[in-house]
Amino acid sequence: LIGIDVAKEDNLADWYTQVITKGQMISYYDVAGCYILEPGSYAIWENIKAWFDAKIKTLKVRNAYFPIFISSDNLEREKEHLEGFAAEVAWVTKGGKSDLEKPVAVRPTSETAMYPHFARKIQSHRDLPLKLNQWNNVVRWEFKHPMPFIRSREFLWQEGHTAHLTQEQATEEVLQILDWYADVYQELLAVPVVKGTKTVNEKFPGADFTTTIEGFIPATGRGIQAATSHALGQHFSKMFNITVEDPTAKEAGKSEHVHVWQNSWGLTTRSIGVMILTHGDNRGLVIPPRVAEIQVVIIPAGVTAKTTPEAKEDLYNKVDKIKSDLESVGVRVETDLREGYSPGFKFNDWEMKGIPLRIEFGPKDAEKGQVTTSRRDIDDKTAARGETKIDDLKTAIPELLEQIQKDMLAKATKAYDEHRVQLTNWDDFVPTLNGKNVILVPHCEGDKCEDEVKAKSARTALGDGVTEDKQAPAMGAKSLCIPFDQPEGIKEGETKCINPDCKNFAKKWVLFGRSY
Ligand SMILES: O=C1CCCN[C@@H]1CCCn1cnc2ccccc2c1=O
Repeated sequence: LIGIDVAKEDNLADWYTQVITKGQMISYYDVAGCYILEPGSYAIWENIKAWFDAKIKTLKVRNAYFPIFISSDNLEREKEHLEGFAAEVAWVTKGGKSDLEKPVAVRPTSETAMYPHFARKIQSHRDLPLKLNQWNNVVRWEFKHPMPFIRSREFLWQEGHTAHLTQEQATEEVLQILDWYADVYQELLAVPVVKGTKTVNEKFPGADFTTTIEGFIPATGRGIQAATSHALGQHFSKMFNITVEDPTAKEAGKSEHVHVWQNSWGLTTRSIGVMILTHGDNRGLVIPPRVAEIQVVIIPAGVTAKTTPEAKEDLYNKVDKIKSDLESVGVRVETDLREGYSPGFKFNDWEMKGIPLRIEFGPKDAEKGQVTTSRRDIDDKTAARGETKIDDLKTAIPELLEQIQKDMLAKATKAYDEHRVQLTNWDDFVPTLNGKNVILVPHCEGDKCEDEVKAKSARTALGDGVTEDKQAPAMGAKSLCIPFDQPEGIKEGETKCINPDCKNFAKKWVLFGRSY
Protein backbone atom coordinates (compact mmCIF):
# COMPACT_ATOMS: atom_id res chain seq x y z
CA LEU A 1 0.00 0.00 0.00
CA ILE A 2 1.75 3.16 -1.12
CA GLY A 3 0.33 6.66 -0.62
CA ILE A 4 -1.86 8.70 -2.95
CA ASP A 5 0.20 9.46 -6.02
CA VAL A 6 -2.07 11.96 -7.81
CA ALA A 7 -2.89 15.47 -6.57
CA LYS A 8 -6.53 16.47 -5.93
CA GLU A 9 -6.00 19.69 -7.90
CA ASP A 10 -4.45 17.84 -10.86
CA ASN A 11 -6.93 15.04 -11.52
CA LEU A 12 -9.93 14.87 -9.24
CA ALA A 13 -11.32 11.60 -10.69
CA ASP A 14 -8.09 9.67 -10.25
CA TRP A 15 -7.47 11.28 -6.86
CA TYR A 16 -10.97 10.28 -5.68
CA THR A 17 -10.54 6.67 -6.86
CA GLN A 18 -7.22 6.32 -5.01
CA VAL A 19 -8.49 8.02 -1.84
CA ILE A 20 -11.60 5.83 -1.48
CA THR A 21 -9.81 2.56 -2.34
CA LYS A 22 -6.55 3.10 -0.45
CA GLY A 23 -8.61 4.56 2.42
CA GLN A 24 -10.56 1.27 2.36
CA MET A 25 -13.96 2.93 1.93
CA ILE A 26 -14.94 1.32 -1.40
CA SER A 27 -14.03 -1.76 -3.40
CA TYR A 28 -15.04 -2.24 -7.01
CA TYR A 29 -17.59 -4.77 -8.22
CA ASP A 30 -18.33 -6.49 -11.53
CA VAL A 31 -21.81 -5.00 -12.03
CA ALA A 32 -21.50 -1.54 -13.62
CA GLY A 33 -22.50 1.32 -11.34
CA CYS A 34 -22.39 -0.86 -8.22
CA TYR A 35 -19.76 -0.69 -5.49
CA ILE A 36 -18.85 -2.53 -2.29
CA LEU A 37 -19.19 -0.36 0.82
CA GLU A 38 -16.22 -1.49 2.93
CA PRO A 39 -16.50 -1.36 6.76
CA GLY A 40 -14.71 2.03 6.75
CA SER A 41 -17.59 3.74 4.95
CA TYR A 42 -20.34 1.57 6.40
CA ALA A 43 -19.23 2.67 9.90
CA ILE A 44 -19.77 6.30 8.84
CA TRP A 45 -23.25 5.43 7.49
CA GLU A 46 -24.01 3.76 10.84
CA ASN A 47 -23.03 6.93 12.72
CA ILE A 48 -25.24 9.06 10.44
CA LYS A 49 -28.07 6.57 10.85
CA ALA A 50 -27.78 6.44 14.65
CA TRP A 51 -27.94 10.21 14.92
CA PHE A 52 -30.81 10.79 12.46
CA ASP A 53 -32.85 7.79 13.65
CA ALA A 54 -32.77 9.12 17.22
CA LYS A 55 -34.01 12.49 15.94
CA ILE A 56 -36.99 11.17 13.95
CA LYS A 57 -37.95 8.96 16.89
CA THR A 58 -38.58 12.16 18.84
CA LEU A 59 -41.31 12.83 16.24
CA LYS A 60 -42.67 9.31 16.83
CA VAL A 61 -41.63 8.16 13.37
CA ARG A 62 -41.50 4.35 13.34
CA ASN A 63 -39.25 2.26 11.09
CA ALA A 64 -40.84 -0.39 8.87
CA TYR A 65 -39.81 -2.43 5.87
CA PHE A 66 -41.65 -2.67 2.55
CA PRO A 67 -40.83 -5.10 -0.27
CA ILE A 68 -38.15 -4.15 -2.74
CA PHE A 69 -40.43 -5.18 -5.63
CA ILE A 70 -43.25 -2.96 -6.93
CA SER A 71 -45.97 -4.17 -9.29
CA SER A 72 -46.18 -2.30 -12.59
CA ASP A 73 -49.82 -1.48 -11.77
CA ASN A 74 -48.72 0.34 -8.63
CA LEU A 75 -45.59 1.90 -10.04
CA GLU A 76 -47.43 3.26 -13.07
CA ARG A 77 -50.47 4.44 -11.12
CA GLU A 78 -49.81 8.03 -12.11
CA LYS A 79 -48.00 8.86 -15.32
CA GLU A 80 -47.20 12.40 -14.12
CA HIS A 81 -45.35 11.07 -11.08
CA LEU A 82 -43.34 8.63 -13.16
CA GLU A 83 -42.63 10.98 -16.05
CA GLY A 84 -38.92 11.64 -16.43
CA PHE A 85 -38.01 8.76 -14.12
CA ALA A 86 -39.26 5.77 -16.15
CA ALA A 87 -35.93 5.32 -17.92
CA GLU A 88 -34.23 4.64 -14.57
CA VAL A 89 -36.54 1.86 -13.41
CA ALA A 90 -34.98 -1.61 -13.18
CA TRP A 91 -37.40 -4.47 -13.91
CA VAL A 92 -37.36 -8.16 -12.99
CA THR A 93 -38.68 -9.98 -16.06
CA LYS A 94 -37.68 -13.60 -15.37
CA GLY A 95 -37.68 -16.07 -12.49
CA GLY A 96 -35.06 -18.64 -13.34
CA LYS A 97 -35.77 -19.73 -16.90
CA SER A 98 -39.40 -18.67 -17.03
CA ASP A 99 -40.62 -15.21 -17.95
CA LEU A 100 -42.70 -13.42 -15.35
CA GLU A 101 -46.34 -12.99 -16.31
CA LYS A 102 -46.07 -9.35 -15.27
CA PRO A 103 -42.61 -7.87 -14.70
CA VAL A 104 -42.07 -6.29 -11.32
CA ALA A 105 -40.00 -3.15 -10.73
CA VAL A 106 -37.14 -2.91 -8.26
CA ARG A 107 -37.99 0.06 -6.02
CA PRO A 108 -36.38 3.33 -7.10
CA THR A 109 -38.27 4.96 -4.21
CA SER A 110 -41.19 3.61 -2.18
CA GLU A 111 -44.16 5.98 -2.60
CA THR A 112 -46.02 3.54 -4.85
CA ALA A 113 -45.14 0.57 -2.64
CA MET A 114 -46.32 2.26 0.54
CA TYR A 115 -49.29 4.42 -0.36
CA PRO A 116 -51.78 1.70 -1.37
CA HIS A 117 -51.08 0.34 2.12
CA PHE A 118 -51.54 3.81 3.61
CA ALA A 119 -54.98 3.94 1.96
CA ARG A 120 -55.95 0.74 3.75
CA LYS A 121 -54.39 1.70 7.10
CA ILE A 122 -55.79 5.24 7.25
CA GLN A 123 -59.56 5.15 7.69
CA SER A 124 -60.23 7.66 10.46
CA HIS A 125 -58.51 10.87 11.52
CA ARG A 126 -57.56 8.90 14.63
CA ASP A 127 -55.17 6.93 12.42
CA LEU A 128 -53.30 10.19 11.80
CA PRO A 129 -50.59 11.22 11.80
CA LEU A 130 -49.03 8.12 10.25
CA LYS A 131 -45.23 8.37 10.20
CA LEU A 132 -43.11 5.58 8.73
CA ASN A 133 -39.47 5.47 7.71
CA GLN A 134 -37.32 2.89 5.95
CA TRP A 135 -33.58 2.44 6.18
CA ASN A 136 -33.07 0.54 2.95
CA ASN A 137 -31.52 0.41 -0.52
CA VAL A 138 -33.01 1.63 -3.79
CA VAL A 139 -32.09 0.99 -7.42
CA ARG A 140 -32.04 3.56 -10.21
CA TRP A 141 -30.60 2.33 -13.48
CA GLU A 142 -28.75 5.53 -14.27
CA PHE A 143 -26.83 5.92 -17.50
CA LYS A 144 -24.88 9.00 -16.48
CA HIS A 145 -21.25 8.41 -15.50
CA PRO A 146 -21.28 6.53 -12.16
CA MET A 147 -19.19 7.73 -9.20
CA PRO A 148 -18.97 5.85 -5.89
CA PHE A 149 -21.27 7.39 -3.25
CA ILE A 150 -22.21 10.28 -5.59
CA ARG A 151 -24.04 8.40 -8.33
CA SER A 152 -24.54 4.63 -8.26
CA ARG A 153 -27.23 2.26 -9.53
CA GLU A 154 -27.93 1.04 -6.01
CA PHE A 155 -27.53 3.20 -2.92
CA LEU A 156 -28.54 3.22 0.73
CA TRP A 157 -30.78 5.89 2.15
CA GLN A 158 -33.59 6.50 4.53
CA GLU A 159 -36.96 7.42 3.12
CA GLY A 160 -39.53 8.94 5.47
CA HIS A 161 -43.20 8.91 4.48
CA THR A 162 -45.80 10.64 6.63
CA ALA A 163 -49.52 11.47 6.45
CA HIS A 164 -51.18 14.32 8.37
CA LEU A 165 -54.69 15.70 8.89
CA THR A 166 -53.67 19.30 8.20
CA GLN A 167 -51.32 21.09 5.84
CA GLU A 168 -49.84 23.00 8.79
CA GLN A 169 -48.74 19.81 10.57
CA ALA A 170 -47.22 18.50 7.33
CA THR A 171 -45.35 21.72 6.58
CA GLU A 172 -43.92 21.94 10.09
CA GLU A 173 -42.48 18.44 9.71
CA VAL A 174 -40.98 19.08 6.25
CA LEU A 175 -38.97 21.98 7.66
CA GLN A 176 -37.92 20.15 10.84
CA ILE A 177 -36.57 17.25 8.77
CA LEU A 178 -34.67 19.66 6.51
CA ASP A 179 -33.07 21.27 9.59
CA TRP A 180 -31.93 17.84 10.77
CA TYR A 181 -30.53 17.07 7.30
CA ALA A 182 -28.54 20.30 7.50
CA ASP A 183 -27.33 19.18 10.95
CA VAL A 184 -26.21 15.78 9.58
CA TYR A 185 -24.02 17.61 7.06
CA GLN A 186 -22.84 20.51 9.20
CA GLU A 187 -22.65 19.03 12.70
CA LEU A 188 -21.62 15.46 11.82
CA LEU A 189 -19.87 15.64 8.43
CA ALA A 190 -18.51 19.22 8.88
CA VAL A 191 -19.91 20.03 5.42
CA PRO A 192 -21.68 23.39 4.86
CA VAL A 193 -25.00 23.41 3.00
CA VAL A 194 -27.49 26.02 1.76
CA LYS A 195 -31.14 25.42 2.64
CA GLY A 196 -33.77 26.36 0.11
CA THR A 197 -36.73 25.49 -2.06
CA LYS A 198 -36.42 23.88 -5.49
CA THR A 199 -37.77 25.86 -8.45
CA VAL A 200 -40.65 24.51 -10.53
CA ASN A 201 -38.13 23.03 -13.00
CA GLU A 202 -36.20 21.13 -10.36
CA LYS A 203 -38.87 20.10 -7.85
CA PHE A 204 -40.28 16.57 -7.57
CA PRO A 205 -43.32 16.46 -9.91
CA GLY A 206 -45.29 14.57 -7.25
CA ALA A 207 -44.78 17.33 -4.67
CA ASP A 208 -46.42 20.68 -3.86
CA PHE A 209 -42.96 21.95 -3.06
CA THR A 210 -39.53 20.45 -2.51
CA THR A 211 -37.13 21.76 0.11
CA THR A 212 -33.48 20.88 -0.29
CA ILE A 213 -30.00 21.33 1.10
CA GLU A 214 -27.38 22.11 -1.52
CA GLY A 215 -23.71 21.31 -1.05
CA PHE A 216 -20.69 22.51 -3.03
CA ILE A 217 -17.57 20.73 -4.29
CA PRO A 218 -14.79 23.37 -4.47
CA ALA A 219 -12.52 21.10 -6.54
CA THR A 220 -14.98 21.21 -9.45
CA GLY A 221 -16.97 24.30 -8.53
CA ARG A 222 -20.15 22.27 -8.86
CA GLY A 223 -23.20 22.26 -6.64
CA ILE A 224 -24.59 18.98 -5.35
CA GLN A 225 -28.01 18.10 -3.99
CA ALA A 226 -27.38 16.84 -0.49
CA ALA A 227 -30.88 15.80 0.73
CA THR A 228 -34.54 16.60 0.04
CA SER A 229 -37.70 17.00 2.07
CA HIS A 230 -40.89 17.13 0.00
CA ALA A 231 -44.28 18.54 0.90
CA LEU A 232 -46.39 16.24 -1.26
CA GLY A 233 -49.59 18.12 -0.48
CA GLN A 234 -52.57 16.00 -1.52
CA HIS A 235 -51.17 14.77 -4.86
CA PHE A 236 -50.60 11.20 -3.72
CA SER A 237 -53.59 11.01 -1.37
CA LYS A 238 -55.80 11.94 -4.35
CA MET A 239 -53.97 9.45 -6.55
CA PHE A 240 -54.24 6.65 -3.95
CA ASN A 241 -57.51 7.85 -2.43
CA ILE A 242 -56.25 8.24 1.13
CA THR A 243 -59.08 10.10 2.90
CA VAL A 244 -60.50 10.49 6.40
CA GLU A 245 -63.69 11.92 7.85
CA ASP A 246 -62.97 15.55 8.64
CA PRO A 247 -63.47 15.72 12.45
CA THR A 248 -64.21 19.46 12.35
CA ALA A 249 -66.86 19.01 9.62
CA LYS A 250 -69.07 16.92 11.98
CA GLU A 251 -69.96 19.98 14.11
CA ALA A 252 -70.92 21.88 11.01
CA GLY A 253 -73.27 19.02 10.19
CA LYS A 254 -71.22 18.15 7.11
CA SER A 255 -69.61 14.73 7.00
CA GLU A 256 -67.02 15.29 4.38
CA HIS A 257 -63.95 13.24 3.50
CA VAL A 258 -60.67 15.09 3.33
CA HIS A 259 -57.55 13.90 1.56
CA VAL A 260 -54.59 13.59 3.93
CA TRP A 261 -51.52 15.85 3.62
CA GLN A 262 -48.29 13.93 3.00
CA ASN A 263 -44.51 14.38 3.14
CA SER A 264 -41.59 12.29 1.95
CA TRP A 265 -37.96 12.93 2.77
CA GLY A 266 -34.64 11.25 1.97
CA LEU A 267 -30.91 11.36 2.72
CA THR A 268 -28.52 8.94 1.02
CA THR A 269 -24.99 7.54 1.16
CA ARG A 270 -24.10 10.35 -1.30
CA SER A 271 -23.47 12.30 1.94
CA ILE A 272 -20.32 10.18 2.50
CA GLY A 273 -19.01 11.09 -0.96
CA VAL A 274 -19.60 14.79 -0.34
CA MET A 275 -17.67 14.52 2.93
CA ILE A 276 -14.74 12.79 1.19
CA LEU A 277 -14.65 15.30 -1.69
CA THR A 278 -14.87 18.23 0.72
CA HIS A 279 -12.23 17.25 3.29
CA GLY A 280 -9.92 14.78 1.51
CA ASP A 281 -6.39 16.00 0.67
CA ASN A 282 -3.27 14.72 -1.10
CA ARG A 283 -2.47 12.34 1.76
CA GLY A 284 -5.95 10.75 1.49
CA LEU A 285 -9.13 10.79 3.56
CA VAL A 286 -9.76 13.33 6.31
CA ILE A 287 -12.67 12.14 8.48
CA PRO A 288 -14.49 14.51 10.88
CA PRO A 289 -14.17 13.19 14.46
CA ARG A 290 -17.95 13.04 15.06
CA VAL A 291 -18.42 10.31 12.41
CA ALA A 292 -14.95 8.69 12.54
CA GLU A 293 -14.99 4.98 13.42
CA ILE A 294 -11.53 5.50 14.93
CA GLN A 295 -10.89 9.00 16.27
CA VAL A 296 -7.37 8.51 17.67
CA VAL A 297 -4.59 6.09 16.74
CA ILE A 298 -1.70 5.67 19.18
CA ILE A 299 1.62 4.78 17.58
CA PRO A 300 4.62 3.90 19.76
CA ALA A 301 7.80 5.67 18.68
CA GLY A 302 11.49 5.27 19.41
CA VAL A 303 11.35 1.43 19.58
CA THR A 304 14.50 0.20 17.86
CA ALA A 305 16.57 -3.01 17.77
CA LYS A 306 18.49 -1.56 20.77
CA THR A 307 15.31 -1.24 22.87
CA THR A 308 15.43 -3.86 25.62
CA PRO A 309 12.39 -6.15 25.98
CA GLU A 310 11.70 -4.63 29.40
CA ALA A 311 11.79 -1.07 28.03
CA LYS A 312 9.45 -2.10 25.17
CA GLU A 313 7.12 -3.87 27.60
CA ASP A 314 7.07 -0.76 29.79
CA LEU A 315 6.32 1.50 26.81
CA TYR A 316 3.50 -0.73 25.56
CA ASN A 317 1.96 -0.85 29.02
CA LYS A 318 1.95 2.94 29.10
CA VAL A 319 0.38 3.00 25.62
CA ASP A 320 -2.38 0.67 26.87
CA LYS A 321 -2.98 2.99 29.81
CA ILE A 322 -3.32 5.98 27.47
CA LYS A 323 -5.79 3.98 25.35
CA SER A 324 -7.96 2.97 28.31
CA ASP A 325 -7.87 6.53 29.72
CA LEU A 326 -9.22 7.84 26.41
CA GLU A 327 -11.80 5.06 26.05
CA SER A 328 -13.02 5.87 29.56
CA VAL A 329 -14.13 9.30 28.25
CA GLY A 330 -15.76 7.89 25.13
CA VAL A 331 -12.96 8.41 22.62
CA ARG A 332 -12.76 5.73 19.90
CA VAL A 333 -9.07 4.65 19.99
CA GLU A 334 -6.82 2.14 18.21
CA THR A 335 -3.16 1.31 18.94
CA ASP A 336 -0.81 0.26 16.16
CA LEU A 337 1.73 -2.11 17.71
CA ARG A 338 2.49 -3.88 14.42
CA GLU A 339 6.06 -5.17 14.44
CA GLY A 340 8.22 -4.69 11.40
CA TYR A 341 6.66 -1.45 10.21
CA SER A 342 8.38 1.88 10.76
CA PRO A 343 6.47 4.71 12.50
CA GLY A 344 6.67 6.64 9.21
CA PHE A 345 4.98 3.81 7.33
CA LYS A 346 2.29 3.62 10.02
CA PHE A 347 1.75 7.41 9.95
CA ASN A 348 1.16 7.25 6.18
CA ASP A 349 -1.15 4.26 6.50
CA TRP A 350 -3.43 5.88 9.09
CA GLU A 351 -3.29 9.26 7.31
CA MET A 352 -4.69 7.58 4.19
CA LYS A 353 -7.56 6.30 6.31
CA GLY A 354 -8.20 9.86 7.50
CA ILE A 355 -7.98 9.22 11.25
CA PRO A 356 -8.52 12.70 12.75
CA LEU A 357 -5.81 12.55 15.44
CA ARG A 358 -2.58 10.63 15.89
CA ILE A 359 -0.81 10.21 19.22
CA GLU A 360 2.90 9.38 19.13
CA PHE A 361 4.43 8.05 22.30
CA GLY A 362 8.10 7.09 22.76
CA PRO A 363 10.60 6.87 25.59
CA LYS A 364 11.30 10.63 25.41
CA ASP A 365 7.59 11.38 25.75
CA ALA A 366 7.39 8.91 28.62
CA GLU A 367 10.24 10.71 30.39
CA LYS A 368 8.44 14.05 30.03
CA GLY A 369 5.08 12.51 31.03
CA GLN A 370 3.50 13.69 27.78
CA VAL A 371 2.35 12.53 24.38
CA THR A 372 2.92 14.14 20.97
CA THR A 373 -0.25 14.78 18.99
CA SER A 374 -0.67 15.29 15.25
CA ARG A 375 -3.92 16.61 13.72
CA ARG A 376 -4.95 15.16 10.35
CA ASP A 377 -6.90 18.27 9.26
CA ILE A 378 -3.89 20.60 9.22
CA ASP A 379 -1.66 20.22 6.17
CA ASP A 380 1.44 21.84 7.63
CA LYS A 381 3.21 19.11 9.60
CA THR A 382 4.63 21.50 12.20
CA ALA A 383 1.37 23.36 12.79
CA ALA A 384 -0.40 20.00 13.08
CA ARG A 385 1.74 18.91 16.05
CA GLY A 386 1.26 19.49 19.75
CA GLU A 387 2.11 18.07 23.18
CA THR A 388 -0.33 16.98 25.85
CA LYS A 389 0.45 16.06 29.46
CA ILE A 390 -0.55 12.46 30.16
CA ASP A 391 -2.48 13.69 33.19
CA ASP A 392 -4.52 16.05 30.97
CA LEU A 393 -5.42 13.48 28.28
CA LYS A 394 -8.99 12.82 29.44
CA THR A 395 -9.99 16.44 28.95
CA ALA A 396 -7.46 17.67 26.39
CA ILE A 397 -8.03 14.99 23.73
CA PRO A 398 -11.85 15.27 23.58
CA GLU A 399 -11.42 19.05 23.43
CA LEU A 400 -8.87 18.72 20.64
CA LEU A 401 -11.23 16.44 18.68
CA GLU A 402 -14.02 19.01 19.06
CA GLN A 403 -11.63 21.73 17.87
CA ILE A 404 -10.77 19.64 14.80
CA GLN A 405 -14.48 19.17 14.07
CA LYS A 406 -15.12 22.91 14.36
CA ASP A 407 -12.11 23.91 12.28
CA MET A 408 -13.03 21.44 9.49
CA LEU A 409 -16.50 22.97 9.20
CA ALA A 410 -15.08 26.51 9.32
CA LYS A 411 -12.57 25.77 6.54
CA ALA A 412 -15.22 24.19 4.30
CA THR A 413 -17.71 26.99 5.03
CA LYS A 414 -15.11 29.61 4.05
CA ALA A 415 -14.50 27.81 0.73
CA TYR A 416 -18.25 27.61 -0.01
CA ASP A 417 -18.82 31.25 0.95
CA GLU A 418 -15.92 32.41 -1.25
CA HIS A 419 -17.33 30.48 -4.22
CA ARG A 420 -20.96 31.50 -3.85
CA VAL A 421 -20.97 34.76 -5.79
CA GLN A 422 -23.88 37.24 -5.82
CA LEU A 423 -24.32 38.88 -9.26
CA THR A 424 -26.73 41.25 -10.97
CA ASN A 425 -24.92 41.67 -14.31
CA TRP A 426 -25.44 38.88 -16.88
CA ASP A 427 -22.02 39.56 -18.48
CA ASP A 428 -20.40 38.28 -15.31
CA PHE A 429 -22.50 35.09 -15.16
CA VAL A 430 -20.59 32.68 -17.42
CA PRO A 431 -17.06 33.90 -16.51
CA THR A 432 -17.92 33.54 -12.81
CA LEU A 433 -19.41 30.08 -13.43
CA ASN A 434 -16.22 29.10 -15.31
CA GLY A 435 -14.26 30.27 -12.29
CA LYS A 436 -15.60 27.28 -10.33
CA ASN A 437 -18.34 29.19 -8.55
CA VAL A 438 -22.07 28.88 -7.94
CA ILE A 439 -23.99 32.06 -8.49
CA LEU A 440 -26.78 33.87 -6.67
CA VAL A 441 -28.81 36.05 -9.07
CA PRO A 442 -32.14 37.89 -9.23
CA HIS A 443 -34.48 35.59 -11.21
CA CYS A 444 -38.09 35.70 -12.38
CA GLU A 445 -38.63 32.04 -11.34
CA GLY A 446 -39.96 31.24 -14.83
CA ASP A 447 -39.20 27.69 -15.94
CA LYS A 448 -38.63 28.65 -19.60
CA CYS A 449 -36.29 31.45 -18.52
CA GLU A 450 -34.42 28.97 -16.34
CA ASP A 451 -33.97 26.69 -19.36
CA GLU A 452 -32.55 29.65 -21.31
CA VAL A 453 -30.05 30.43 -18.56
CA LYS A 454 -28.94 26.79 -18.66
CA ALA A 455 -28.56 26.84 -22.45
CA LYS A 456 -26.68 30.15 -22.46
CA SER A 457 -24.25 29.01 -19.80
CA ALA A 458 -23.42 25.65 -21.40
CA ARG A 459 -19.93 25.63 -22.84
CA THR A 460 -20.31 23.92 -26.20
CA ALA A 461 -18.67 26.24 -28.69
CA LEU A 462 -14.99 26.87 -28.00
CA GLY A 463 -14.49 30.23 -26.35
CA ASP A 464 -12.86 32.72 -28.73
CA GLY A 465 -9.09 32.53 -28.74
CA VAL A 466 -8.88 29.97 -25.94
CA THR A 467 -6.97 26.79 -26.75
CA GLU A 468 -9.08 23.64 -27.08
CA ASP A 469 -7.90 21.89 -23.94
CA LYS A 470 -8.90 24.77 -21.67
CA GLN A 471 -12.44 24.98 -23.02
CA ALA A 472 -13.67 21.47 -22.40
CA PRO A 473 -17.44 21.32 -23.06
CA ALA A 474 -19.40 21.86 -19.86
CA MET A 475 -23.05 21.59 -18.95
CA GLY A 476 -25.06 24.73 -18.38
CA ALA A 477 -25.98 26.09 -14.97
CA LYS A 478 -29.12 24.59 -13.41
CA SER A 479 -31.03 26.28 -10.64
CA LEU A 480 -29.93 24.63 -7.37
CA CYS A 481 -32.42 26.25 -5.01
CA ILE A 482 -34.18 29.43 -3.94
CA PRO A 483 -32.29 29.97 -0.67
CA PHE A 484 -34.43 30.46 2.44
CA ASP A 485 -31.87 33.10 3.35
CA GLN A 486 -32.65 35.85 0.79
CA PRO A 487 -30.28 38.83 0.49
CA GLU A 488 -31.69 42.37 0.20
CA GLY A 489 -31.90 44.26 -3.05
CA ILE A 490 -34.73 42.82 -5.09
CA LYS A 491 -37.40 45.47 -5.58
CA GLU A 492 -40.74 43.93 -6.58
CA GLY A 493 -41.65 45.06 -10.12
CA GLU A 494 -38.39 46.95 -10.52
CA THR A 495 -35.36 44.63 -10.37
CA LYS A 496 -34.83 42.89 -13.71
CA CYS A 497 -34.39 39.14 -14.10
CA ILE A 498 -30.69 38.26 -14.66
CA ASN A 499 -31.48 36.80 -18.10
CA PRO A 500 -31.08 39.74 -20.52
CA ASP A 501 -33.64 38.21 -22.93
CA CYS A 502 -36.26 37.86 -20.20
CA LYS A 503 -38.86 40.62 -20.01
CA ASN A 504 -40.02 39.71 -16.50
CA PHE A 505 -39.06 41.24 -13.19
CA ALA A 506 -37.01 39.27 -10.69
CA LYS A 507 -38.93 37.68 -7.82
CA LYS A 508 -36.19 36.03 -5.75
CA TRP A 509 -32.47 35.50 -5.49
CA VAL A 510 -31.93 32.03 -7.05
CA LEU A 511 -28.76 29.94 -6.67
CA PHE A 512 -27.50 28.59 -10.02
CA GLY A 513 -24.55 26.31 -10.76
CA ARG A 514 -23.18 23.39 -12.68
CA SER A 515 -24.07 20.35 -10.59
CA TYR A 516 -23.76 16.58 -10.13
O1 LIG B 1 -36.65 12.15 -3.04
C1 LIG B 1 -37.44 11.59 -2.29
C2 LIG B 1 -37.16 11.38 -0.86
C3 LIG B 1 -37.50 10.01 -0.40
C4 LIG B 1 -38.78 9.47 -0.98
N1 LIG B 1 -38.95 9.75 -2.42
C5 LIG B 1 -38.79 11.14 -2.75
C6 LIG B 1 -39.06 11.45 -4.24
C7 LIG B 1 -38.34 10.52 -5.18
C8 LIG B 1 -38.44 11.06 -6.61
N2 LIG B 1 -38.04 10.00 -7.56
C9 LIG B 1 -36.73 9.89 -7.90
N3 LIG B 1 -36.28 8.97 -8.75
C10 LIG B 1 -37.16 8.07 -9.32
C11 LIG B 1 -36.67 7.09 -10.23
C12 LIG B 1 -37.55 6.18 -10.79
C13 LIG B 1 -38.94 6.23 -10.46
C14 LIG B 1 -39.43 7.18 -9.57
C15 LIG B 1 -38.53 8.12 -9.01
C16 LIG B 1 -38.99 9.14 -8.07
O2 LIG B 1 -40.16 9.25 -7.74
